[in-house]
Amino acid sequence: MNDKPQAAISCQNVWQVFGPNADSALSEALSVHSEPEAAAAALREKGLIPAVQDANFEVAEGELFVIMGLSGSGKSTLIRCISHLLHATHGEIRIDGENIVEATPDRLIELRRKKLGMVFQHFGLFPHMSVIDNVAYPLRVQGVKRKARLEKAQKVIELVGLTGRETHHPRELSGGQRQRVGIARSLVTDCSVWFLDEPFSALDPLIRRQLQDEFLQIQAELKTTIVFITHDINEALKLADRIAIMRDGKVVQIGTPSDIILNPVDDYVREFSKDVAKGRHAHVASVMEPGEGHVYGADDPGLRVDMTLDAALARCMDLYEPVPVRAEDGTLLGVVNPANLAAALHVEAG
Ligand SMILES: Nc1ncnc2c1ncn2[C@@H]1O[C@H](COP(=O)(O)OP(=O)(O)OP(=O)(O)O)[C@@H](O)[C@H]1O
Repeated sequence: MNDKPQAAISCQNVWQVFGPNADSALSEALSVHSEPEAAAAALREKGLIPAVQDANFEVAEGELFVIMGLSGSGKSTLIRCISHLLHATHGEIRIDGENIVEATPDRLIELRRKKLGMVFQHFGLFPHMSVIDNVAYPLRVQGVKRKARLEKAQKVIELVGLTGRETHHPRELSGGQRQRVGIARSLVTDCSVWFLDEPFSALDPLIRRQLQDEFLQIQAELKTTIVFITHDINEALKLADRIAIMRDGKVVQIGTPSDIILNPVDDYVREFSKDVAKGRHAHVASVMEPGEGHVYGADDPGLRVDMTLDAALARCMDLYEPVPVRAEDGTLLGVVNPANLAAALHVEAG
């Protein structure tokens, strides 16, 4: 029996091709070329755009999965396929086990209303409606009675920090506040999967950081499965459980923030993190090896797996022996060799 928990989202061999007769052109390319790369090249030669090329990945329940890549790499197209705003040219997309590529139009409407939440960079807030009516709108579409929908809207308004602005209209709000209204509106239906396409990119850096922090708090409370697009590596590293990096329609690497910055698969991925303070984002888990390490007495540097590399390096700067990493209850989890720690951070050891 397979006891692996079912993924919240699963994409298998997903392609999205733009251009005339995309379906038949893709079928033909796939029948001739076994390598997706070669099939994509054949499509490009014919003037078609393989905006998503053979995407394969799963997102676990409650995971915050970030998609990153340069402009035009296919991020929005991929998220639009998963949320079925676009019907993928090829492949299987499952949400909680249900193949949405085969869903009927009625079922898709139901999924969008009840299960899938979406936030895009420019929210289409209704200018003539107050904040609370904007937030409650998706419940009105679902036919929820006015009293119940206003009660629910009030709760999410509190969650996103807009209490006191319920009767304001969008034109009376700042960009950050409008963004919060959009977030509240997408949360009001208790969606189980939440799609966000560059929700904070139009905001100034200070407000953006504040909204990122609040967003992480909301996620900790609601534990919704999230697919989040950004082209900002620092935003990705701050928010993600895992990051998928896209280039020219292809998912080139999927990994934890530590994986992406410490073990980039190629120069394209390396380029994203070249100016990132690696020690602030990568954790001890990424340089830990099995072993028992030296037993330190009262001087035990006390490394923990979730400590950043900067913090770990500060603790064992002068040590030459492998340092044990322990769980909270003292159980030995592995060791970190200070030389490897220094190498991960590109600093001279000793
Ligand atoms: N409806 C469409 N018709 C034709 N080509 C499209 C369409 N939508 C997207 N494309 C093309 O698909 C490719 C991927 O675009 P997409 O918008 O998914 O990229 P992106 O990574 O989200 O970019 P950005 O960060 O600029 O939003 C681009 O070459 C784009 O021109």
